Amino acid sequence: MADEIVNVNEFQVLARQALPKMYYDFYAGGAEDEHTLKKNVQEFQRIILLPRVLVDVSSIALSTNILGYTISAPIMIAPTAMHKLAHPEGELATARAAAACNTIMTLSFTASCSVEEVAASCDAVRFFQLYVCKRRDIAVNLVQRAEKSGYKAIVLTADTPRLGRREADIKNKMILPQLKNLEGLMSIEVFSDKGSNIKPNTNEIFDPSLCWRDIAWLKYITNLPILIKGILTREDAIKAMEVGAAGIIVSNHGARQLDYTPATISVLEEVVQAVGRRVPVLLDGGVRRGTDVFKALALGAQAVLVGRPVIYGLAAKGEAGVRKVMQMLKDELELTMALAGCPSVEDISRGHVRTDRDRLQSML
Ligand SMILES: Cc1cc2nc3c(=O)[nH]c(=O)nc-3n(C[C@H](O)[C@H](O)[C@H](O)COP(=O)(O)O)c2cc1C
Ligand SMILES: CCCCCCC(=O)C(=O)O
Repeated sequence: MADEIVNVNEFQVLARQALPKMYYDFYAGGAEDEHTLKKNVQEFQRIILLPRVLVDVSSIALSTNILGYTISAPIMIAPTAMHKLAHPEGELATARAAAACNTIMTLSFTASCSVEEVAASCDAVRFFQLYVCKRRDIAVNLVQRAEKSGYKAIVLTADTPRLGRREADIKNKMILPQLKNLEGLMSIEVFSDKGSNIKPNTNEIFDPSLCWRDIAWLKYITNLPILIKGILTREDAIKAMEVGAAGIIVSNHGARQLDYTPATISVLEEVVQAVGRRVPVLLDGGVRRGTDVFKALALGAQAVLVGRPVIYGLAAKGEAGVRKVMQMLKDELELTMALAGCPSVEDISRGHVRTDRDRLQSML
């Protein structure tokens, strides 16, 4: 590949070259047939842009506000596990890049650096992603530590009562190391000869009984706003608001949980309509281009989060790679806005995109 990296997808190629196959497959893979994994990207490509001309775009304002925090562009970092498998500096490098880009990083429960280490490494606005374990004291411990370390929100992942079936990890006998955030609280089994340890540990540790009424408990143990991640339907969006979620993340976990769920961009509008601007709706899954960010905003998302692109940047070039990934998406969004006639993110409207549903409706 030529020296100049010109888009986010090229980082995936570099990451594949840089990483042992087992780790690359862990990061890149999805569940079962990987149908949803492909759809997450393809459904963005089916949406057409409808630019407006003769708009003054001599200056473009990308910045936006999420739960009261101003960020430089509506592109945030999704929680993803184990960054030290991608780069020795792990989440510390990712967090520094988030700070340099003035965006929000969501630290994963299954990070390879602790909430405290990441908090000490940079002044980025940070959210903490929580899996609720059968041992509820672990959530109490982690949420309190996140609050004390200055994290600004809890992102509750709701789509993982069990682990999705990721066949590459099974074949590769992928082993996850100990979870840094659980040091002194609980250790995971690191089997070496019984196949991958991811599924047995997840199913042993995570609480499959977690349900809507537990949000009241979570709100009782923290003063931080709670965003619910993993919403794909209007019904669940309404329930999330009823239980007092401060925000919703439309997500299918990067297609790693239930295969044949819809591409996130294809259900975004349904969720946005159900929410009706009462709380912010964010989206992740398949965002690889500034045009994708634009499309998500046009369909009502307040911002997007990116998962794999960040890991690929980290694996290829450490902190600088993550910065470059975020900068490329930002630059592409800026150009898209200029060419579409949108001087600010508030100017991006439903009228700037045409979806399959619009095409069908126009034929009726
Ligand atoms: C390697 C990997 C690890 C992930 N780990 C977590 C996690 O620990 N917690 C979580 O809520 N989501 C996790 N996710 C899902 C992401 O937060 C996000 O929903 C997804 O990556 C978005 O799709 P994208 O990778 O196409 O951007 C993970 C995704 C990947 C690819
Ligand atoms: C007990 C370890 C579970 C790791 C799951 C991380 C994750 O959400 C993902 O890989 O996706």
